[in-house]
Formats: sequence, structure tokens, C-alpha cells
Amino acid sequence: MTNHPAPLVAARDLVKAHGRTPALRGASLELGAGEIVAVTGPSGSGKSTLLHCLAGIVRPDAGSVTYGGERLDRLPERRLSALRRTEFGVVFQFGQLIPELTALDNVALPLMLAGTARGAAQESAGEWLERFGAREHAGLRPGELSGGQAQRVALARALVTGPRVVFADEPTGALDSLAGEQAMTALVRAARASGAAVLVVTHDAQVAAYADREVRLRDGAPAGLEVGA
Ligand SMILES: Nc1ncnc2c1ncn2[C@@H]1O[C@H](COP(=O)(O)OP(=O)(O)OP(=O)(O)O)[C@@H](O)[C@H]1O
Repeated sequence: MTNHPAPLVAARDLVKAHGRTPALRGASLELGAGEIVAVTGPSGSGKSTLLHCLAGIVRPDAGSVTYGGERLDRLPERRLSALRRTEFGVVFQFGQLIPELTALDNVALPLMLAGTARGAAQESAGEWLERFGAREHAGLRPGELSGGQAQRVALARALVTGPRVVFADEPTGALDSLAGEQAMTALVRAARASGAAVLVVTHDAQVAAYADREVRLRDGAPAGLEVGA
């Protein structure tokens, strides 16, 4: 008997090298349902690699990643990408919106890929833009948006499918501090309202302060733990 529910996502003893460069050397991390966790640490400490492994974007060389108790790192690519589409939302430093599509269609796209009809998808997309204070930019293309506006559109796109986990890699890295604060406030509010868990990689203490918990990495493992101990 335990009062602690099983974590939603868990990484254990992850090892990953990029060519000959070690990125993770025994990193473990747990994310509970609805929990907001910040991963911090110096440049090159493995933060992005850890996020990529947890989100099923990169497979670790050793160790395990589970989602709801299922081994993500062993799933065949087709099941993994279906799961990423339905259960996860992802945001990167530069929103990575599709330049040819309007803000509204960028946000509607994940729903349409999941089979929602265009009209209904656009309706939901409009509601999500509203929640992120970007409704008035619906008809603009990414090239016509400021960095902060584009990032709020990217956040709306990450949340539109109702993911259980949002993975955000330096989501405010390209923004000034006011725009960064607005984006983080909107992300945290939306995640709390929908019960989504958030894993946010950041080097910014102000961003980490939005999290329930902070995990510091150093040289590819949680700081303070002996590697391999
Ligand atoms: N695609 C890649 N090819 C080669 N080396 C890589 C690649 N991606 C990351 N690395 C290396 O792996 C190590 C960890 O990188 P990672 O990007 O995970 O760290 P990080 O903590 O996110 O860094 P930053 O804060 O600078 O983004 C670094 O030494 C980096 O140079």
C-alpha cells in the first residue's frame, strides 16, 4: 500500500550518446499526472536529450522510459508516433509553426491529423487561441507574428488535442522576459485547467519557478547523485 500513485511518465537510468559524445549517463526522472516539473542545468548537461527520450522522440541506448506503465522505448515506431500525436504536446524554443498556414490552421492541424473535420477543428483552434490571448492573430501567418505571439500560437497547438503531457524545450528561450512570463503563465494556467502534466526544460530560474518541482542535471545525470551509484 502506498499513497503515491504510479508516475505517469518515468525515465530510469537513461544512457544516451550522440556519436561519441555522452549526453545522458544514468538519468532518472518521474513525472506525475498533472505535475509541472522543470529540468534545469548547464548547457550540454543533457536536458534536451532527456526531454526527447521521455517524449519518445529519441530512443535511449540503455535504461527505460515508461508512459502509464508501458515501455515507450520498446514501442514500434508506428505505435509510438500515434501515441505522441494523441497523448503528448510538444513545444520548442522557436515555435516551429508551419509558415504557409495561418495561426488558426496551425492550431487546427493536429486535430485534423487525428481525424477531426476541418470546421470543428478550426472552432476548437479558435477557442485555444483565445485562451492564449492570440485570437486576433488567427488569420495571420507565422512570418507576420512577433516571437511572443508565435510562441503562444505554438502553445495553443500543443494543447489543442487535450494531451496528458506537454513537453516544452526552452519555450521562452527566444522571448523577452515579459513575453516569456506571459507565455509561461498561459501554459501553466491551461495545463492546470486541463490536468495536463508539463515537463519544461529551461536555463531560466524565473521559468523554473512556475514548476512544482525542479530537477537539476549535471553531466547527463541528476545533480547531487553519484553517477552509477
Ligand atoms: N544531435 C547531436 N549530435 C551530436 N551531439 C549532440 C547532439 N545533440 C546533443 N549533443 C551533445 O550531447 C550533449 C547534451 O546535449 P543536450 O542538448 O541534451 O544538452 P542541454 O542541456 O539541452 O544543452 P543546452 O542547454 O545547450 O540546450 C552535449 O554535449 C551536446 O553537444
